[in-house]
Amino acid sequence: MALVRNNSSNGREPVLSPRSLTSPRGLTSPRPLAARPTPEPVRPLANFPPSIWADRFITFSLDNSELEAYANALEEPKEAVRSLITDTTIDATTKLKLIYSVHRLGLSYLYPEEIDAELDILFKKIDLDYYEQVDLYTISVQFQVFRHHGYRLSSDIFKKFKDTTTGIFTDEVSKDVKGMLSLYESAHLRLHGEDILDEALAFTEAQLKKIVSTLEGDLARQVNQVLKRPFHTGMPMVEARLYFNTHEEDFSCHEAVVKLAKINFNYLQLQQKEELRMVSQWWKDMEFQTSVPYIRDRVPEIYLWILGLYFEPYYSRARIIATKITLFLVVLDDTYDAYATIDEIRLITDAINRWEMSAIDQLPQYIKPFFRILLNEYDDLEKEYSKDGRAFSVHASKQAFQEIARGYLEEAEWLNNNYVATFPEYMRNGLITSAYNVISKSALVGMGAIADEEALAWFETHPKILKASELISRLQDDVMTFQFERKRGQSATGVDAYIKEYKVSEEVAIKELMKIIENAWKDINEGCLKPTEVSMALLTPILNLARMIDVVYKFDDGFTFPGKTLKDYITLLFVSPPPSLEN
Ligand SMILES: CC(C)=CCC/C(C)=C/CC/C(C)=C/COP(=O)(O)OP(=O)(O)O
Ligand SMILES: [Mg+2]
Ligand SMILES: [Mg+2]
Ligand SMILES: [Mg+2]
Repeated sequence: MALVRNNSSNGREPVLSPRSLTSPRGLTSPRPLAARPTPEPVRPLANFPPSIWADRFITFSLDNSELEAYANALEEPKEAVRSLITDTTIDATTKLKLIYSVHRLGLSYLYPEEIDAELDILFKKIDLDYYEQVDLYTISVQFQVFRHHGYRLSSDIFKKFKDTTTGIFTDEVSKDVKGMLSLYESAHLRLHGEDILDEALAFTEAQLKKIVSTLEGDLARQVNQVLKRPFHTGMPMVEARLYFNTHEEDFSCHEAVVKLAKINFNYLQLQQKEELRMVSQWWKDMEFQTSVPYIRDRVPEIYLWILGLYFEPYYSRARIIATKITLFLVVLDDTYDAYATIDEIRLITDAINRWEMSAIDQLPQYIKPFFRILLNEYDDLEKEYSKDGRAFSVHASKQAFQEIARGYLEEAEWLNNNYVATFPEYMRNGLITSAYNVISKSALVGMGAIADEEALAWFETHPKILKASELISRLQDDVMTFQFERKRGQSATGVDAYIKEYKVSEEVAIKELMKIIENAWKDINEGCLKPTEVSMALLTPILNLARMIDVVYKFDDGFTFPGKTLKDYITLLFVSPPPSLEN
């Protein structure tokens, strides 16, 4: 069944030879070439599709005066919106709708204190009787605002929309499209034990799917959009742009909000295009395309992934660092999965563990440039961050990088022994190979004072929310990539391990893994409620990492085959013009 590797040619390139064919992994080709003294080993080449972007983003040229002009233009509407947020004459319902729109438009980062202060007051004043009188849409918006910002508003406020005798949502609810849409968004913020939100999610999803084809205009666009991906599991930067395009009626009454959103999009796009240019140029200068041509060449996609973690302008340096380290992970993952022999993998892992330049001598030629660049980059970071006493964050990232290399080796050893791990054994290593420990720690390096030693100590406790994000990454990737990986004779995935452990069909295994993922989302939602273990600024990248998995892997393996979702997102953010300031 699933665990038996495909030993026959799958009709593709002859070079595509599952490693388990030549057990033990790494043995030379079964057909020795007499003319060659050292025959080239059979390599598990995947023939990944090339980049769809080539050098497109390298040619961008930033006009600093333009960036500065946007920064200056932001000031006036920014202050106008601040006045609105803090205006004591605005009633609670209007205020909460305003804060909701500000958040959905990606503008909350400009007013963290003001928003918190306002919500603190409003949350204390909550009168549950009020919720008895208002409509589903209003209640759902308020529920989201409070939950987005960490306030534990009870989901009992939705009880009144259920029929007391049947226990299901009323007919009235199923006729209220806007209310259902907002309830559907709300349900994604569910916690453990919130059965009413589990039911709401199933109910609204079914109802919205049923009626979507009958809708028109913005409402049709909104429902299509939410069914594809609700705000809570989306990439914040993209969700902000989509909300701006389809929910104008929510915020057009506040001229300053419209103006601020437009300028902010223009400002951020310039900055992000410059960052993308920098990492693209670096990638080219490092000549990865020549030294490791077998990997997935995905610079814009990885930059997008990291932009998904944080888009605030002050995290520019942090994004560059985290993007480079994640690109190193792509090289490492594809080298282990789609090029190196088991003997080479052992040598590479050992060199990464030793972390000294002299270890380069033991490496195969093709990976030497990578090893040199890896050590040099970390060296530079260490120097840069030693100055302000922050080298500890670089060390943590490095240690996590070494740990993932050992995790990848473990997978390779399992494959070499034709061994499928038990499910707990798989998950222990799987949380490491999820890459989210390395990425989240690397994300801290450039974040500045907020990512202090105390924050790092918290990360080192392997908190529940980080585990949940890693689990979502590991299992959602497995569910969407196992078939392709299995065909290529790669190491067994969580799907294989689950099948072996529980002796179930592939279909059941996938369903069960999806349930485990759903539960992990509830852990994440719990972890973002006040009082949080560490500041929300540190939790947000962890939450956003989970969101990015949904973005990349909800429908298919969007990373290996980036021509759909990721292409659309990259086009929207870095190719299409941002909203015009003219009208
Ligand atoms: C595991 C995962 C989703 C990580 C996300 C973080 C990230 C961008 C890691 C870099 C390597 C990578 C793109 C792995 C996903 O592909 P793959 O399916 O080849 O990963 P695998 O070999 O671990 O299954
Ligand atoms: Mg892989
Ligand atoms: Mg791998
Ligand atoms: Mg995979």
